[in-house]
Amino acid sequence: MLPSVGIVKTLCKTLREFPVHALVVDPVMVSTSGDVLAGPSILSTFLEELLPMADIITPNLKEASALLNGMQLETVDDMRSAARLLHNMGPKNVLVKGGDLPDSSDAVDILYNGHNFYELRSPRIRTRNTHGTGCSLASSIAAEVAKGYPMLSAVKVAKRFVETALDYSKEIDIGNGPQGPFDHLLRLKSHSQACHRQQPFDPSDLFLYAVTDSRMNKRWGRSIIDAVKAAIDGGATIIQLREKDAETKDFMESAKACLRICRLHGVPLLINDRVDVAIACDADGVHVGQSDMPARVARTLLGPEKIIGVSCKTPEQAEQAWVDGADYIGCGGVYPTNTKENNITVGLNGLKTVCMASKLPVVAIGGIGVSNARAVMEIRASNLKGVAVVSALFDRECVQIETRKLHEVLLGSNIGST
Ligand SMILES: Cc1ncc(COP(=O)(O)OP(=O)(O)O)c(N)n1
Ligand SMILES: Cc1nc(C(=O)O)sc1CCOP(=O)(O)O
Ligand SMILES: [Mg+2]
Repeated sequence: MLPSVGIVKTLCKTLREFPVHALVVDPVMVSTSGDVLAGPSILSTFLEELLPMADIITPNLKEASALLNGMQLETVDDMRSAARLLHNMGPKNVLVKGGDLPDSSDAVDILYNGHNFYELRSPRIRTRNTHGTGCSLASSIAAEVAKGYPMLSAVKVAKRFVETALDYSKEIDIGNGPQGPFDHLLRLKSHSQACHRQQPFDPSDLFLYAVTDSRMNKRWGRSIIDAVKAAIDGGATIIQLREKDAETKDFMESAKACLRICRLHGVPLLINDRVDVAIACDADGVHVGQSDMPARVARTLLGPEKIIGVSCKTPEQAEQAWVDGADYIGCGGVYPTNTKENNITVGLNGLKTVCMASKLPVVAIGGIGVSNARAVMEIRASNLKGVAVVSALFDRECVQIETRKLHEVLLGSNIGST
């Protein structure tokens, strides 16, 4: 809250003299009632001097509009345009917060770093206890960056913290104003449900699901660690180590190394089939098929806070996965694939049938790549949250480029946004 030109100028002068590790700017320009708190002279000083120094700015829709001379922001595409325009003003990253996006069942934020757009979705939490969410998000981002995490990871962790705190606080009944407070200290309270599940499974993580394959990595002469790093750099939002032939000890070493990379970027790491390896490495979860350890057994071994995915080809399998306490299902093969032998192809109709029956978020898998991913998106099932791919990323010369191409195709779609 910078109430005068003098204060903005003093702040900028001091920041130039004493540079900081990172500068997070939450542009509090507009009150919740919509009153513009910063007059035109402060606004211009803010834009000219402070914004270019920021590592990230975190405007909500009203603030972004105020910074962009009253630009109308009513859709996710408007948010993307605003983020790009604000980025042109100098900040390294722009997070346009869509908590007030009209007609959206999700709370959608757009992060733009000058190269990629990241659409960060989370279920909207119906509560009046939202006072201070913006400041808390910005402070949490600053804390994560101070700990050395990259910006994308910092923003994802901060968003989940605020989301968890909002959910925990929604029953608090304090004060008579339009907004109530929320409880930042939930993690310190033993009775809080949020303590048991550090970070709730975020279905939007299924957006671009990279599944590794050691044979392909060998073919292209790359380590699994390099493969995972490249996939994340290209925009993969979740990683699964599917190493059918690996010796357990080697698998564990690879998993631990990949987990360090994934944790740095806030990307969940799941282990295919091997619940023992997942436990031993404290991975974020497992993916099991119909002939692997049943999800309900995996759940008892892994506990409530780990992610469990189940391969499902039929509505009955999807129902059972929900009963067993899984977090998501993988449905395929949507198209024929050479990666998984003797795999049944369910096609788009089979995928749609399973999505309609599933109470869980769904990720499509099997023969998917940039050429046909759009057709998958067009089934528009609201619980279809992404695509899982193997050869489209890893049986290629450059994993990062292929991942980025697929990421662009998916960003241009409505997958998970219906
Ligand atoms: C997301 C996702 N969906 C399906 C699979 C298939 O798992 P896999 O172990 O290769 O085969 P089944 O056990 O399901 O028969 C996956 N790995 N990831
Ligand atoms: C691992 C896997 N599971 C499938 C299923 O149908 O459950 S299809 C598949 C292989 C996917 O590899 P690609 O992206 O190279 O086609
Ligand atoms: Mg399996």
